[in-house]
Amino acid sequence: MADKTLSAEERAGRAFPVSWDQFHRDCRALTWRLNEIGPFHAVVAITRGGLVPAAIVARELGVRVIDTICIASYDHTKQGELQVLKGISADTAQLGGGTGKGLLIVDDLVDTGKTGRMVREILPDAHFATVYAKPKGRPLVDTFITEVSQDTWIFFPWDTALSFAPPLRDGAA
Ligand SMILES: O=P(O)(O)OC[C@H]1O[C@H](OP(=O)(O)OP(=O)(O)O)[C@H](O)[C@@H]1O
Ligand code: HPA
Ligand SMILES: [Mg+2]
Repeated sequence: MADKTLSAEERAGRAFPVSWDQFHRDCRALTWRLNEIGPFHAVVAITRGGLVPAAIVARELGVRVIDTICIASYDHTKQGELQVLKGISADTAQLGGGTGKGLLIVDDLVDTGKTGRMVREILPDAHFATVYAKPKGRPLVDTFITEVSQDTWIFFPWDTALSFAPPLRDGAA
């Protein structure tokens, strides 16, 4: 019987730690793809995870209008009800003609796709890009760089710190 007290991360047992260098490289790779699709009037970051890739992508694409959609759902590794804390501004909405056409939505990843689905409902004609995608969320994304399995937890550099790792073999320290 499944132990419901275990977090998604503990159940998964698979960790995919991403360094700042790796994340920067992956964001640049994402931009190479997006550059073929744009130009975009504005970048919309899904906070908070989308803020870092949005800054890198906007810098590479030369886009200076950056807005946010503030959505919260995960309390560490447990997903709760989605809450839109803030929508895009009236100026950005106007740039996207009300449906998001010509806007680029950026997030760090799609997992179950719940967040992406909600954003797509708000801006159906926007282009949705993420750096990483898990299989359940993948159909919601227009452009992404790396697919990771559903049972993997991605650890982003802003959520982690360097620490001692004990040797694999007992007593080898
Ligand atoms: O596809 P889903 O299952 O909806 O999960 C993906 C979303 O979850 C994380 O955000 P979170 O809600 O944890 O907030 P944060 O970006 O502020 O960390 C991540 O940054 C995505 O936005
Ligand atoms: O794998 C993940 N890593 C970090 N945050 C997340 N939010 C949903 N899935 C993930
Ligand atoms: Mg997020």
